[in-house]
Amino acid sequence: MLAITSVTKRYDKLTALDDISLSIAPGEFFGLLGPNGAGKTTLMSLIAGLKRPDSGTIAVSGSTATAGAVAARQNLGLVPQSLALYDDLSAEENLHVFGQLFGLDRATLKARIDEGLTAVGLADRRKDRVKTFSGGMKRRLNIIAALLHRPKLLLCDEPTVGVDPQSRNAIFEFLEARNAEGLTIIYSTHYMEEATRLCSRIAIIDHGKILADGTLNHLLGHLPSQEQLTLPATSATTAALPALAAFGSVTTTEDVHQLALQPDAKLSAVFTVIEKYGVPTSACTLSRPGLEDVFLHLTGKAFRE
Ligand SMILES: Nc1ncnc2c1ncn2[C@@H]1O[C@H](COP(=O)(O)OP(=O)(O)OP(=O)(O)O)[C@@H](O)[C@H]1O
Repeated sequence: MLAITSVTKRYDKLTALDDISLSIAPGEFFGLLGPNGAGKTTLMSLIAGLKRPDSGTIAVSGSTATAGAVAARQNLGLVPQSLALYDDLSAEENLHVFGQLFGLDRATLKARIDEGLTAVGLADRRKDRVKTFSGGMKRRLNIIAALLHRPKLLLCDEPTVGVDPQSRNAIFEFLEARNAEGLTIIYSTHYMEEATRLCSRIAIIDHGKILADGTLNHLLGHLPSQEQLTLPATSATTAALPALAAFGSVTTTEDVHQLALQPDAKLSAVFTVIEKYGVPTSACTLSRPGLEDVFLHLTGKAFRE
């Protein structure tokens, strides 16, 4: 469906994408997870053919996605990070404009507009001007606009930024349903919980490089331990670190120590050490690791949203 091979993109001296290679199969719900400035929007723009790589190639369904490659663009829909809607037109009128750009005939377009507005819960607002919509409603409209020509691949660039929880859920359910019908989705986000919920495969991107790529379980497999204890970085917990290191490996960031427990570590023994150093147990949290921990493990720094 999509093959990205050794792609590099620079803005003057800044390397926004550094030798990226990825391959995405039909039907995947692929997450591109990275902090602000990681290079997600740049990669989406290259896939959509809105920008050209400095080197490397991108092929969508076998067609090279350089600017103007019509075959590649017909196969994909883009939900850009900055909303692309006409505020003074109604929801329906906006969809007419986008549908006509793709050359859809009137009857097909009308049927798809009706279907789309119903699917995202906007049928009763179809005649209202978009300027009266919330950020989340605009985003839902943008998503159906990107699907009017029935692409096989949908690119969603951080579609829940600035979106209320109700719209966020509507967006998740809508995208999950389309993916279940066979639509391939590439979804960029800096929200770990979104990638965890939605994506069948996730690539972690930072400073223009893919650090890891796989299913959630595969990514968690990068971690040395399944359970972890987080302690605030105080003088008491810092003093306890040498003793705690017997139970696993410790990573320290500015404000916390994280102890990745060895599989055979006995919690009662760990807490005995903690109490001995006068650390209140209520200050400690025991958790199963998530993508946050994978990011910390791969980069040595916390993932700041
Ligand atoms: N047109 C541009 N000119 C110069 N630098 C740019 C341009 N667009 C992006 N950058 C820089 O390239 C890097 C990657 O930006 P990009 O927007 O692709 O990241 P992102 O992961 O989408 O981040 P965000 O979540 O903040 O949108 C950043 O350092 C950004 O400042």
